[in-house]
Amino acid sequence: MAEPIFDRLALIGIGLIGSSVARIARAQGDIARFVVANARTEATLARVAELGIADLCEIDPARAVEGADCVMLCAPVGAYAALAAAIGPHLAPGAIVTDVGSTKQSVIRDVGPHLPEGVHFVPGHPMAGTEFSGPDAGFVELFQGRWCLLTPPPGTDTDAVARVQSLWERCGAMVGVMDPAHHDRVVAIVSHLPHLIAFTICGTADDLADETRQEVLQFAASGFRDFTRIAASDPVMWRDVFLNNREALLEMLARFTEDAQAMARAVRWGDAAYIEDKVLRGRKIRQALIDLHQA
Ligand SMILES: NC(=O)c1ccc[n+]([C@@H]2O[C@H](COP(=O)([O-])OP(=O)(O)OC[C@H]3O[C@@H](n4cnc5c(N)ncnc54)[C@H](O)[C@@H]3O)[C@@H](O)[C@H]2O)c1
Ligand SMILES: O=C(O)C(=O)C[C@]1(C(=O)O)C=C[C@@H](O)C=C1
Repeated sequence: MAEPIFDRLALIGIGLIGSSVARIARAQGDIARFVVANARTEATLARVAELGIADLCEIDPARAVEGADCVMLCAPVGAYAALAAAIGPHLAPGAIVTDVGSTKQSVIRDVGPHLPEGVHFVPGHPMAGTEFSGPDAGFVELFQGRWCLLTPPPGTDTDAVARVQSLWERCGAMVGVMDPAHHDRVVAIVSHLPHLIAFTICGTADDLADETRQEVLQFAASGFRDFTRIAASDPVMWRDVFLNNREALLEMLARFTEDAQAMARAVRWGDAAYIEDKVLRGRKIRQALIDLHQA
């Protein structure tokens, strides 16, 4: 077995993502010698203890990070500023602070100012997840073959970036380095807008309840069901994502709305070629994605 990358890894927040990292660290032994789990409630920590996926459960984030050479923030991004303020003074000199948040400019804005001199900051975002949350939702295969995007601020210590990269590679992920503003625009279109559309379409269907509720539930085949899977995601996580990637999300939504209006126009005026062309384009994109993941 390879030497563990870190001595002591503190996971601040231990839901789907944090508990997946904890499970992998436990199963493989090559990520950290000792794993500390922190969560907001005693109930979550009691469950983590029952699952046996951390060496120590600590309710106070400031105590959880003491002596850790790697601290990974795994809470909803709206909680980051307060968490960073709480842990900042307790971080060990030379420690690496990283995270898994779905937005990156807001994380750099909210966390960066609280980190003392000599602590390295390597923001990250694993592009993997499910609609489930909490410590029971994690699993060791979650990051296999998926991307993890790192957005280190200019001048970040290269050894710190390399160690975070190794952590994700040992979790089975492929690692890419990206500018945080670019990251936020990319995820706005491939992740945040699809979620916004899923929440909205389920809400619209629900608003039509009197006419259709029975039919929605009874006859929903995989088209609508696929939207409901995404729409079942955690409300706090997604509230925070939308509010912390506001500009990029609104930009992508505006572009989408324009394209949807063009489609509406084609439907209204019977522009069959336009409709067929757009459906064909969707099919090609789906095929390209399948080919990419099989390559
Ligand atoms: N779910 C996904 O698909 C996914 C994928 C990639 C990245 N992310 C990002 O990972 C992070 C965690 O997401 P998750 O899906 O693991 O969420 P989750 O709801 O499963 O777990 C969140 C954890 O954070 C803790 N927490 C919640 N509010 C807190 C607060 N105010 N202060 C301290 N701790 C708090 C909870 O106790 C829990 O342990 C989020 O920032 C999210 O944007 C999620
Ligand atoms: O697969 C899902 O259910 C997800 O929502 C995962 C997903 C995504 O949109 O792809 C969600 C948010 C993340 O920040 C990264 C991944």
